Order: sequence, then structure tokens, then C-alpha cells
Amino acid sequence: MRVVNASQMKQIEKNANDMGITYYQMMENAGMCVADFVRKNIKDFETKIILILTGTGNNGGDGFVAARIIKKFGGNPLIMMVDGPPKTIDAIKNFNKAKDCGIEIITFEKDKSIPIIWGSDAIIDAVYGTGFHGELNDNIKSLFSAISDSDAIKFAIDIPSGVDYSGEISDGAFKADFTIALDSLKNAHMKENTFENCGRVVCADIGIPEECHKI
Ligand SMILES: NC(=O)C1=CN([C@@H]2O[C@H](COP(=O)(O)OP(=O)(O)OC[C@H]3O[C@@H](n4cnc5c(N)ncnc54)[C@H](O)[C@@H]3O)[C@@H](O)[C@H]2O)[C@@H](O)CC1
Ligand SMILES: [K+]
Repeated sequence: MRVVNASQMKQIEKNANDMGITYYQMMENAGMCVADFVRKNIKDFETKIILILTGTGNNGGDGFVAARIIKKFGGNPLIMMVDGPPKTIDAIKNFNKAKDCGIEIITFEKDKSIPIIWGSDAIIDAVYGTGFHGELNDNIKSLFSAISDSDAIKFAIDIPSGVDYSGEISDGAFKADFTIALDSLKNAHMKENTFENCGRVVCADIGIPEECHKI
């Protein structure tokens, strides 16, 4: 199994982009892999409410794609933006596509949003990925704390939010049952102390050709 650090992953993605597999296409592939994994790991998928938590970066972009494809598969996605609207070009494009296909998109509001957590059968964490560093803010910590107490099955895209690339865990980090690592495992997935946050880690092929990994 391939394990990479932050700068190696950036280089791999750049190599793919230079070969014509655009960052936008990689995001589409990532969202597809997540939607497919979620569909296969939820019993009676079509009857379940799947809450997708999105952040402002490309991890959130993966979440917007996953929501759209979950809907295409016949599922019931609901998007909650927990850190404001998307800021990167590709995430904005996918936010618009999710909106255009009729998915409800709401904004996290402390206290008001907690009943939505209790009503969700599955939760996908697309708040922060490899771009996270530092500490989680108190609102997000309280959200993740409520999620930890819920019975929903929990998925994290790439890295659980609040765990940084190297495996440093900030207070209140997301605790997933499954983490869908994109393309390669990162150092964080290999650390014993992140097990409680990552749960079972699977690695998704997001269409990056083998030769792009020669760095
Ligand atoms: N670059 C690429 O080619 C691809 C990236 N992908 C996804 O993109 C992710 C990385 O995306 P980004 O680099 O946009 O980063 P993220 O989406 O992980 O997060 C970046 C955002 O989080 C904010 N942030 C970081 N630490 C914070 C803190 N402590 N408190 C509050 N806000 C904080 C940053 O200011 C920034 O707005 C990957 O994990 C993966 O999920 C995939 O779409 C596949 C392709
Ligand atoms: K995440």
C-alpha cells in the first residue's frame, strides 16, 4: 500500500493534471468513489437520510459531488455547510451542480442543527481534508460531539476533519467508522493514535495513472 506525505500528494495530483486528468475530474472521481462506497455500506440505501457536512475547500467539493451522485443512485442526500460557502473554483462549480439538481443545502447553526443530526442515518464528513492544520473551532467541536453520540454510520472523505496530514489530532476531531482515503494513504492513516478517528480505512482509485506516482 502506497503512503505519501503532503508534498508528494500535491506532486502526484499535479502530474495527473499535467497529463490531462484535471483537478476537477479528480474531484468528480473522488465524489463518485465516496458515493459508491456509501451506497454499498448502507443497508436499504434508498430509504436512508444521508447528511453531507461540507467545508470551504476541495474536501467540501468532494462532498458536493458525492451528494449529487448519491441522489443519482436514488438516495436522499442533505448538505450542511458547516464553515460557510465553498471558496475554491472546483468546489463552487460542484456546489452549483448540487443545488441545480435539487439537493437541499442548509447552513449549520449551533443548537438548531442538532435535531438534523439525530434524524440522519449516515453522515459524510467533507469538512476538512489535507488542507487542515491547527485546531477546530468551538462550533464544529460541538457539532462533532453531537455526531459522536448519534447512531448514524459515519464516513470521512480522505482524512477525518481535525486530524492533520501528519497524524496530529486536534481536540474534538471527527470520529469515523470508515475513512475513504483518496488515491494514496497519508501518514495520518498509518498512525496508531488516529485509529479511533479513521475507523476502517479504504483507499479509493480516483483515476490517477500509475506513472504519476513516480516522484
Ligand atoms: N488537489 C486535488 O487535486 C484534489 C483534492 N481533493 C480533495 O481536496 C482536499 C484538499 O483540499 P484543500 O487543499 O482545498 O483543503 P481542505 O478542503 O482540506 O481545507 C481547506 C480549507 O480549510 C481551512 N482550514 C484549515 N485549517 C483550518 C482550521 N483549523 N480551522 C478552520 N479552517 C481551517 C482553510 O483555510 C481552507 O479554507 C483533499 O483532502 C481531497 O479531499 C480531491 O478533490 C481530489 C483532487
Ligand atoms: K474530511
